[in-house]
Amino acid sequence: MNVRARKEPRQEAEAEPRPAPDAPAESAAGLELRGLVKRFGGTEALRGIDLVAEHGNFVTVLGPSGSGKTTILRVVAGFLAPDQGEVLIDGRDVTRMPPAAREIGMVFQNYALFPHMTAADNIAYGLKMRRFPKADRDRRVAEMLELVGLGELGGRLPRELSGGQQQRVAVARALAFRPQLLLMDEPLGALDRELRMRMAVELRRLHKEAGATTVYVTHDREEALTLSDWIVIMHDGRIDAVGTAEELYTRPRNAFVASFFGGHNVAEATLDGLDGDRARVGFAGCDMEVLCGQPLEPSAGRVGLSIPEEALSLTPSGPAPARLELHVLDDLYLGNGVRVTLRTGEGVTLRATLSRDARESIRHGGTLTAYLDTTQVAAVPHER
Ligand SMILES: Nc1ncnc2c1ncn2[C@@H]1O[C@H](COP(=O)(O)OP(=O)(O)OP(=O)(O)O)[C@@H](O)[C@H]1O
Repeated sequence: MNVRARKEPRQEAEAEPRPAPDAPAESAAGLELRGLVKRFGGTEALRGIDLVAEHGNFVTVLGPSGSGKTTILRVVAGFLAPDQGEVLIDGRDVTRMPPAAREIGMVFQNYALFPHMTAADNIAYGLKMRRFPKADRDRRVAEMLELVGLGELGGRLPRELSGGQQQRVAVARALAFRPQLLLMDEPLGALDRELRMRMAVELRRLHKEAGATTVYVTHDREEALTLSDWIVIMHDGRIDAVGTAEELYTRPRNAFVASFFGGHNVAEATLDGLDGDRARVGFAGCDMEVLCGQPLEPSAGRVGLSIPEEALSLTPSGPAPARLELHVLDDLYLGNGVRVTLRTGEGVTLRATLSRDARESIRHGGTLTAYLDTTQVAAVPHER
């Protein structure tokens, strides 16, 4: 599959153009992967990865365990040689270069700080290796400590810092020599949820200030939503989809993206006709018109419907709500809403989160009239 992340990043990033004194020629992408294949014995970890990320973009690679996310980063970093394909950084073919020559900043979950060195010495390490004069080094370290909000703590050892502070030192260390490309592999994985979200917001700010093309691996959807200009969805060694968070959520191109990324229901429906990028479908005794997640085969007969949980409600919403009679299989009161499992007359199961006043109308084992906001539904290829 040929995937290009070439469109403009989201508005927020556009509003604050990044200073990029040593930005490459306009034409060179920050990172380009061409036909990457990597096998481990009989396992094909990467099955042909094509990706173009513009200079300065923040690209998140999201996918289930074993889908090939870390392998991509290790190939880009130079720790693994691909069996086929090329890696280009700012237009430079680095496929056969050793890791150190690629000038990449890295923050990996297990890429720990040097325990016997202070935060400042950890940050200075890469600068020393690159023979920066001491005065420059000191200035750069002070700038980096400031940037990550640890101005006063440069003299502490890693064990005297909290997990979040250590992670910030790791990011400062990776950014200190001003790499054009920054790779991060689950850098927040070891932190608790609240700190992870705070750090994600901070990483986004740091990225804007530093301006390096960034590839960020995670399996956490919320992290991806907070951080990314672009999200790449990996599935079984392939790129399944590339898009902004909003595109992938509102218009998933297939059932995997709908359920893995969106957390949506995916139900089978009949395809009655196509009109441009819209499909007429029959579902649960209703005819409705919905958006297509990708061009569909007119002769397909059946399609999958991506139905976000919030598209179902007890009162009609949207310009063309569909009225569904559903059986209540179970319900779970969550405080601010009720999570229900419902079933259509044809036996299709749907999950929905209804407002808390829905409690009145829910009778376990009974039926319920719900309305589907069809503008939130997308048709995807049917998968058996
Ligand atoms: N050194 C290796 N030797 C053999 N198989 C490997 C090796 N490294 C990775 N694999 C296999 O390649 C596939 C992709 O692994 P990879 O680590 O890239 O997945 P991932 O998406 O990063 O998963 P996770 O989220 O669990 O870290 C998996 O099937 C894995 O078992």
